[in-house]
Amino acid sequence: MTLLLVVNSGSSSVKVALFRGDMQVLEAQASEIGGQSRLRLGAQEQSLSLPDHRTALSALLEALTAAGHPPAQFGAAAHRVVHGGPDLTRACRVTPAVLAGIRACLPLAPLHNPANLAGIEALAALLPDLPHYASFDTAFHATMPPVATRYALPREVEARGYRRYGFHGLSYASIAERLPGVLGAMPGRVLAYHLGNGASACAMRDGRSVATSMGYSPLEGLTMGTRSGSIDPTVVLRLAELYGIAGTERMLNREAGLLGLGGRSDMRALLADPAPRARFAVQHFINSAVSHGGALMAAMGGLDAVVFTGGIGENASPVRGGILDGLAWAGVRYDAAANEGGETRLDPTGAAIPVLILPAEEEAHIAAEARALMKAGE
Ligand SMILES: Nc1ncnc2c1ncn2[C@@H]1O[C@H](COP(=O)(O)OP(=O)(O)O)[C@@H](O)[C@H]1O
Ligand SMILES: CC(=O)OP(=O)(O)O
Ligand SMILES: [Mg+2]
Repeated sequence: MTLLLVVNSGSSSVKVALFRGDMQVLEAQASEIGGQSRLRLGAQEQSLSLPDHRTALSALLEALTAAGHPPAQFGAAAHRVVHGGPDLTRACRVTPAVLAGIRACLPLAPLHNPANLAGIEALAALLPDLPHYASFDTAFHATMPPVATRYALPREVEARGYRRYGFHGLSYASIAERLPGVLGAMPGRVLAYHLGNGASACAMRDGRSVATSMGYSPLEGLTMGTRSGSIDPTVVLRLAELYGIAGTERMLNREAGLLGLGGRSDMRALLADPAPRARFAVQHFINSAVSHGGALMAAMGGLDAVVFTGGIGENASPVRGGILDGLAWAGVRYDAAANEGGETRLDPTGAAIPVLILPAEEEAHIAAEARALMKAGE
């Protein structure tokens, strides 16, 4: 049986995984692309220069080849595409029309869609006959009601596509699928945090997205690695006068967030940095996660479970602890040792609200979506 290659390009990372049926055979990851980049294959990790996503994907394909899985073994490729716009709301086979749709969303997700498109094009050049499938970060949020998707802007503006879409949907969908297995039933009102280089939170009611912190692009919402998160639009207008549109876009997406506040975009590095500005950046991140969490709880009318995922959500215990302390008013309790140890359940015995860490499984979710499409003959 041939292998399905899954490619997940995030803003700072590229993760690839090979699946045979629903079994993951191998996974590899390039992280901190453009910075102190590293490549990990299974348990082996090495530092090497990866200036951009294209170089990272080539290095990952070489690593898979060295591990005995050259591209000739691939029967199909499935890609994470961050922005699907108003029309691409379900996973699909990549056709010229789909590529055009992804291209139309390039300016909406400038840190992501260019890398997603480059990944599809690079593989298509290498293996011209390979079928490609795309899974969209925006798709899970297609269930949000209009009150969560519309900005308070004139109607004709929304018709042009200026509305809230929401992101990290592949991660949230995979959490919604796993929660009943972990907790015995699907909790009614779930506050899920996907905290990686990009960070967001999602309010899920009965396993469906009803509100989320990211909007038109993955720039809205929480303080992030290099993104400002929500900001008064007047500041954006003044910045555009000072730095131009392109300069402002670059600043808000690539030079802001933890990097702008603390001098480093990487949470692991910030937590190890005793400088006051590093402490402040971490606290800013925590405060933004708490305040967006509060707004999302209000949107759901309460809270029945909290879930953390993503590189920070899974690994940065001081950040998780800070967020959970900030949610104590909502009745959230956690066990400090379980948090420190990164256990699956953080709520102490007898607590009313389960608090969980679930590893991000975007690749497995993308693979399952592609398999379903292949089975349906697409
Ligand atoms: N052990 C760790 N402790 C603290 N932060 C960590 C740890 N491991 C990863 N992180 C942080 O997770 C973030 C990257 O998350 P990830 O989900 O992999 O990124 P992406 O958004 O590019 O997919 C970085 O800020 C990184 O420092
Ligand atoms: C949508 C988004 O921000 O993705 P990532 O966290 O992978 O950069
Ligand atoms: Mg990611």
